Amino acid sequence: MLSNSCDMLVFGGTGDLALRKLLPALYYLHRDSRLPRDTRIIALARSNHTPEAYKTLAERHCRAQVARADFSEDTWRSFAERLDYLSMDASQSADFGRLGKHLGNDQERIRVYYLATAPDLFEDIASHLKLAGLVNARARIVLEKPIGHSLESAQAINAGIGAVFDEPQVFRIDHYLGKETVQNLMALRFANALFEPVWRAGHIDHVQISVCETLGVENRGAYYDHAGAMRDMIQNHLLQLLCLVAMEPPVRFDAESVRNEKVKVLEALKPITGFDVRDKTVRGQYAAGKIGGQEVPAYYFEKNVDNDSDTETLVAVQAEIDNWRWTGVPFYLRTGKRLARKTSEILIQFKPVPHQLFGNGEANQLLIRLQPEERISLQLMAKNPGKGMHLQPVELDLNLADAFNKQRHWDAYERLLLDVIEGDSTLFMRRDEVEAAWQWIDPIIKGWQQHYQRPRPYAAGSSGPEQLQHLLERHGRKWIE
Ligand SMILES: NC(=O)C1=CN([C@@H]2O[C@H](COP(=O)(O)OP(=O)(O)OC[C@H]3O[C@@H](n4cnc5c(N)ncnc54)[C@H](OP(=O)(O)O)[C@@H]3O)[C@@H](O)[C@H]2O)C=CC1
Ligand SMILES: O=C1O[C@H](COP(=O)(O)O)[C@@H](O)[C@H](O)[C@H]1O
Repeated sequence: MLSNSCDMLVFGGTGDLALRKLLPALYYLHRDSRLPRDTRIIALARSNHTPEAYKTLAERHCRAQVARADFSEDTWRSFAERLDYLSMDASQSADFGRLGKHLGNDQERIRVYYLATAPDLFEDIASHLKLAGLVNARARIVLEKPIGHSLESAQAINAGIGAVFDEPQVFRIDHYLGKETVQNLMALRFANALFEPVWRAGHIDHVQISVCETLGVENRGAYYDHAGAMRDMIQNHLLQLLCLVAMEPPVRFDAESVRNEKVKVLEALKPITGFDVRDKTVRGQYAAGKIGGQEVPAYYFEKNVDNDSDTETLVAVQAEIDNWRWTGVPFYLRTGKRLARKTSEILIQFKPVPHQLFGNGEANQLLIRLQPEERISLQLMAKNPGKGMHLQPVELDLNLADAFNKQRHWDAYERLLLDVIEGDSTLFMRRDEVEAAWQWIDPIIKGWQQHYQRPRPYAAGSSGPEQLQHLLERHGRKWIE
């Protein structure tokens, strides 16, 4: 347990992210005695709740999110003592004076400002905090993704935040980096001598990174319809995964070394511009269909979504990295909502052996699964028992939950919130990373607009539009299913 005392201020404390993810993560950290002893958690939003009413709201959500066996009345009561709520409008400078009085004047406390609001409030909140004298060297600010909606808007936000906070005080969160298996990817690559010699263009045919969801847009239509899958998922989560697969070994496992290597990968991404978008990208939008046997509506009938929306709910991109290690190796990225199954996985497809001694080939795959279960499996060719040399793929399978005695894995937000309190930004995005990612994304979105590439419809519960398959099939490859 840390000795410092801490104020965790959650702007947007009544929102979906705060109630569904942040408070349950804080509940677990409290239960496991990982929070500094007199941590206060102060939720902030415009809604007019009393602190007691807010605690009731928070309890309902924590009960729903925390595993039944992990929720206890006693723990809840002690957690609720940390909780507080202040109604304020974060766009109004005057309200920050009130916030300052509410917090008191203890300059020794670590103040974490978690901005779980839309990004258009980020700059205002930072400058109002400064004006109210609420930023000192112990303050930290956490920014949720996506940061902006383009390179220009991200630069403006970063500049506004940078005018108030030094870069080491800024934590740009991407919750995928808090997932255990994602960190295990670094362990796999950099703690096992086996993989490094073959982790390169000479031995790898291609890489697939897939994040497929069964969920639709839920109650986030107002945000999502302006974002789409490219800004919501590819710009951040999938590019971060790509960086971890492709980066060079960092000199040390610390924030600057790891982030230096990731940014080099982003800067080496080959631009996809103009007509390239037709060959190298696929956009889709879910139509009505069935998920788990239940009828679900088309995207454009979802709440707060325009009936004529051409926002994509699915994207696939053939990315290429122009550097010594990766030239010529396609990285296929795909993500979509309302697909047949929820899976997040990374497939490394090695090249076939140079001479097929036994006739049938294939496999030679490393599969890193992040969801639904965390596992790493190596698909090898082995001989079928009996006469002859008939080969088939078999798995060397490591289920990480079993390997670590079914210990409860921390939720990504637990890990990342604790890192913020401890001031460790290794698993957070640096300013130049976010901007390099937008630099690559912007021309693709522009290409879609210029060439009027509307999203292809796909039935909810299916595996996406047929163009998704074509992206790989024309190169003699196929998506892992
Ligand atoms: N939900 C999720 O799963 C994820 C969300 N994110 C990001 O997190 C951020 C929040 O998302 P989400 O929780 O879904 O959004 P919501 O729309 O559910 O919540 C927005 C929150 O901001 C508050 N708010 C809005 N305007 C003001 C204001 N002027 N002053 C004070 N509070 C304000 C709202 O409360 P009130 O109206 O009462 O003021 C509400 O609490 C976004 O940037 C999103 O992209 C990132 C990853 C996942
Ligand atoms: O950031 C986001 O991530 C979720 C998917 O996260 P996961 O941990 O459940 O894989 C996605 O549903 C959401 O649209 C996006 O904003």
